[in-house]
Amino acid sequence: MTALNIALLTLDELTVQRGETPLCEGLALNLSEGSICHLIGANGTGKTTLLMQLAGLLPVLTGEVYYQGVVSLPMQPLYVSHQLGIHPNLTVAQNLTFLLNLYGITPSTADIDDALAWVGLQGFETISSSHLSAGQTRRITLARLYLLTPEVTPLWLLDEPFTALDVDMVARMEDRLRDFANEGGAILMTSHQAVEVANQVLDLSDYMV
Ligand SMILES: Nc1ncnc2c1ncn2[C@@H]1O[C@H](COP(=O)(O)OP(=O)(O)OP(=O)(O)O)[C@@H](O)[C@H]1O
Repeated sequence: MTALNIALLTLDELTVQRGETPLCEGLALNLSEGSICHLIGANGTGKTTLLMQLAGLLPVLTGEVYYQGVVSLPMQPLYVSHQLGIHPNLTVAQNLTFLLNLYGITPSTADIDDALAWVGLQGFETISSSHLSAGQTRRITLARLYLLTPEVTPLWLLDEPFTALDVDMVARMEDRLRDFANEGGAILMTSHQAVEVANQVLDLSDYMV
């Protein structure tokens, strides 16, 4: 077996559930190192709910989640919510530093500069985050992807990461996702637009109650 065949995340008979209401049942998924899985389904099917369950923000009441072969919840994946979690009173650099601190990383000034340059926010370091556009704000949350490696966060759960991004930034993001997967990471992501780099699809419509 090559390193690229190790199952990083396995879902077995999982129920996607918010509160008392099951949304999808019998969910099965294997994500190996190198997987980029596009999570699809109509509005309200339960995509965000599933990601929140895997991130430990909502409970898994039925079914199993295996992380690297071991029953494991909560895991500590990288979870990029579509609710941005950016503090308006902090500067751009302070927000990015905070988001990286959550994963045990203390970035240097050069790291912050490089990550912000990657998302086109060079020169914005000391600007208040409340002064940014929707797309610029989203770029702060995505800048951390530049500095996170599979050694730190092997699994990325990304909820609509391309929302509010222009075409150039989507292309840059797709390059980064491909590089992360090639380095041995795995990604489960939602997007209402096509994901060129995906090599797997999970359609929640197939499991709706
Ligand atoms: N905060 C909430 N409290 C209670 N129920 C919620 C909440 N947010 C969503 N729901 C319900 O959970 C169901 C699944 O919502 P979820 O956000 O997971 O769907 P989704 O597939 O991500 O949708 P979309 O494509 O619109 O983002 C919806 O039918 C919705 O009514």
